[in-house]
Amino acid sequence: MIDLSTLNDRQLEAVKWQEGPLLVLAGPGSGKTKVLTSRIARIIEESASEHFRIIALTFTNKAAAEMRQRIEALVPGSGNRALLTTFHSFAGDLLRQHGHLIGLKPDFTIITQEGERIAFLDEVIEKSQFDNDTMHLTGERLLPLINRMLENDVSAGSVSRMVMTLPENQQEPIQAIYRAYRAHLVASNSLDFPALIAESVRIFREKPAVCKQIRRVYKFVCVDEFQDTNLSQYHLLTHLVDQERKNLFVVADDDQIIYQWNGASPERLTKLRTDFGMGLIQLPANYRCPPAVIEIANKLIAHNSARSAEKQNLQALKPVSDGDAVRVHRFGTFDQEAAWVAADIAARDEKERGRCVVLARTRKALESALERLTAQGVPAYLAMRKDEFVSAPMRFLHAALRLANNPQDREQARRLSKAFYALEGLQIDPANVSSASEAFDGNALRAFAHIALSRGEIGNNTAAFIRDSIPPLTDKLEFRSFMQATFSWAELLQDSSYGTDNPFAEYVDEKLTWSDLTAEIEGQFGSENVTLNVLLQELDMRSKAPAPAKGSVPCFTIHASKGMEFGHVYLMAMVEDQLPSWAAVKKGPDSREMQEERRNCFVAITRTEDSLTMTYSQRVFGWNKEPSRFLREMALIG
Ligand SMILES: Nc1ncnc2c1ncn2[C@@H]1O[C@H](COP(=O)(O)OP(=O)(O)OP(=O)(O)O)[C@@H](O)[C@H]1O
Repeated sequence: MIDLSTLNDRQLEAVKWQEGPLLVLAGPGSGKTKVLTSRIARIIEESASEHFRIIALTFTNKAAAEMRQRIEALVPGSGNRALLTTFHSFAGDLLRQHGHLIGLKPDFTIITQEGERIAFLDEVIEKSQFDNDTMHLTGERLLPLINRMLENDVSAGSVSRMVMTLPENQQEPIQAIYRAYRAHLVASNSLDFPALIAESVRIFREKPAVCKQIRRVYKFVCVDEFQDTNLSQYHLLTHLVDQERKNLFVVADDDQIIYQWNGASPERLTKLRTDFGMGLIQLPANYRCPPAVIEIANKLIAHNSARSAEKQNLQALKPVSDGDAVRVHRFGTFDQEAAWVAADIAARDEKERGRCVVLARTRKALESALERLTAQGVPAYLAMRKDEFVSAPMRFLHAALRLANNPQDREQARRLSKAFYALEGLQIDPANVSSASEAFDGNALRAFAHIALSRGEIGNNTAAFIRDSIPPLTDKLEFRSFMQATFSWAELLQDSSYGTDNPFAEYVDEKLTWSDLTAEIEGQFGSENVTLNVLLQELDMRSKAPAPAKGSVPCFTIHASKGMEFGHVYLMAMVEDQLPSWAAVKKGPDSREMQEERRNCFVAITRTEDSLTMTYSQRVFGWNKEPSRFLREMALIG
């Protein structure tokens, strides 16, 4: 039996919720994720003889992996009863199975890089039939609008409100570009992140049998961090839920919406409640933060008008601790501020240093903090997404697998040749690979292997690797043994000495990241279900950034810190034009943008477990700045 004795009464009520729609509306640190995972574990345990499944959707792979771990710890071996996944991963899976209904093949590729998406859109614009000489429409200019249309579930056939606000002569061309962009993606068997969701919704909408089948499998639907959903994700969700049973369990906090720019909106929660007639449980008790932090968090967020009317204040459960739980420091310049923060962190003992985080609204502020921390000898890192591997062995491996999966992909043939040159010093022209592939049933990887071997200029180890490892990959898609063979080959090559252009730079970290990511993907799908398609598409959805060194101090934007907790929070650059942002200040004190900035501040300060330090300066990046209005709203300055 799972132990529910540590839950408070409200949490218990939510965990015991059986059928019908429920919204758990609660603030940070109130145990929302704990409630969600405990409820899923309880249902699985109590229905051991049944076969229905539960689906829980969230936004990041990290959050999905954490849910999986928590449920596995509560009900070991229950993996096949619950699908704990992200919206994007779920959409990927759906499209692999049913994409053929709209013309997609299961081995579609995912375009992850902004530059590639812009180039793709430029191609669409160029092929369009209208006169662009006067409008000067470019991929770069249009991509944000195309994103918004995809996020707002604008169907290709309808005319969007978003286009109606544009100059009249641009409305039809842009609508046509949107239609062509979606069609061109599908025709070239590729998708980008927003299109993954948009095309899934399209399948649900146009193919009710698919919708029915999915609803039959998943009797219970759950969502974590619902407040982040955009309209397309919301429509995906509504299609998943059986409209009679309405078994939808949602946890959310409208005070933590910080993705408005990505299509999230305070109104969506209101719509959810009316669309589904949700029951409501609030969890005001906060287990994470010191009472002094809860006091200022309540003061701050009370200035926002776009909140659920009945939202209860946070209540601190932690006892008042010794020492200052909240500190505010003012400096002359931002350089001095960064130096002080670095020195304050450096002065802590090693254990406490490992519990610190530096937060700021912008990367620029974090870069200064990182520089200072490094100068003080404190190991620190900036969190950033890495879309592709950069070391030559990993680039070779990734391109070879992609090419095996999609044997006529010229871009992968180009990448493979480039990585091979960096490793072996042999130049193979990708154009030759393409033309030679005709003799190999159009398979560019076989052609590549043939050219490399026939040139006779490669080392024995490389020749053996190509001869023994590429045929099983091209002929039988044996990608697991190919991965191991590539690592062994790379290790043999690594004995040579390199100059400044070391093709192995970052290899050790990247190999580790590769293993971690493949293990995570196998954990999510079950290793027997991980085909080459699944592996490649799931890799595309994940960051390839290395795991940080143990004990090093994270320097995070507020967005990157969401859902996390830290012993000591340092929130820097608390000045106007930073937090709140310049754009929000320009929009005015009651604007949606200003309310979002206030929520950013709210999210930042409520990451705190023990102490919160906020800093600001008179001069930031060469400009005189006023202290953040939020400091005043929290009654921390006069
Ligand atoms: N009943 C409880 N007893 C003791 N600790 C609890 C209880 N419920 C939650 N906690 C603790 O409170 C902290 C926050 O819980 P959790 O991560 O589930 O919060 P959350 O509401 O999802 O937070 P956020 O909105 O900030 O992501 C965790 O450290 C968790 O262990």
